[in-house]
Amino acid sequence: MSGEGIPVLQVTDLARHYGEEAVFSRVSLQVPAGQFVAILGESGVGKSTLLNCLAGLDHWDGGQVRLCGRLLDEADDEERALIRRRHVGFVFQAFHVLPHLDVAQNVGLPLLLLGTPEPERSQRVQAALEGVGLGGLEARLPQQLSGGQLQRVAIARALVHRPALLLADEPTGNLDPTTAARVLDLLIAQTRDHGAALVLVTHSEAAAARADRVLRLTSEGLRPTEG
Ligand SMILES: Nc1ncnc2c1ncn2[C@@H]1O[C@H](COP(=O)(O)OP(=O)(O)OP(=O)(O)O)[C@@H](O)[C@H]1O
Repeated sequence: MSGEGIPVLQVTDLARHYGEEAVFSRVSLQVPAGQFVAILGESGVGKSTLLNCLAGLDHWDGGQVRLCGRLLDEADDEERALIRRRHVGFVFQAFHVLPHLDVAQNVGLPLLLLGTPEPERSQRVQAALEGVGLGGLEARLPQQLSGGQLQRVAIARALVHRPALLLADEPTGNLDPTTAARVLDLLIAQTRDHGAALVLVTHSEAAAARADRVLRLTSEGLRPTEG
């Protein structure tokens, strides 16, 4: 992934408090198209909260978030949802695959929400599933899949609508080490193939070492790591 191109994400002086207490403040970040940024940080420092803010899923009380040129601060909830649907994919630690939908329906959800017509929708779902090595499992229900397969469904779903930005919150945290390494490889390769920027929150130094840029979140903001 390169660092070239227009920023897909511009965060300026972001701050988030619970009551009087700051979770984080002075968080600034600029991510160009296609760049892979890893964010490390102590447990409880606010990494998940930050990622949710970047997606417009959580709110903040200072600073700005600009996604693909659109200032989220000026958008109401409905506009934020539209911007998110179009430009962002999200992979969570706990998979968040919908249990009553089969694999193809789960992966097709972002396209359904964007109004992508058939047969394009099915074709793109098929391509996304083949990209993550799950061709042939379209009709399976989530309960019939392993943890690694569930996360591959989530990766396919996060990229099927070709978002400019993929946000991943400890995506291999619920997997055994071997499966985690495979899923991380796949996540990075698929993100690169789609030309998306990737912001990965992780506790894994090994995962972070794969990134173009590694930052550490502290209560003082985001800083480049040493070395
Ligand atoms: N509703 C709430 N009220 C008060 N504090 C909260 C609330 N929700 C979260 N917090 C606090 O916000 C902080 C940030 O939580 P967050 O889950 O973003 O951290 P994290 O860095 O992702 O942690 P981990 O690495 O353990 O997943 C934590 O200290 C948490 O206790």
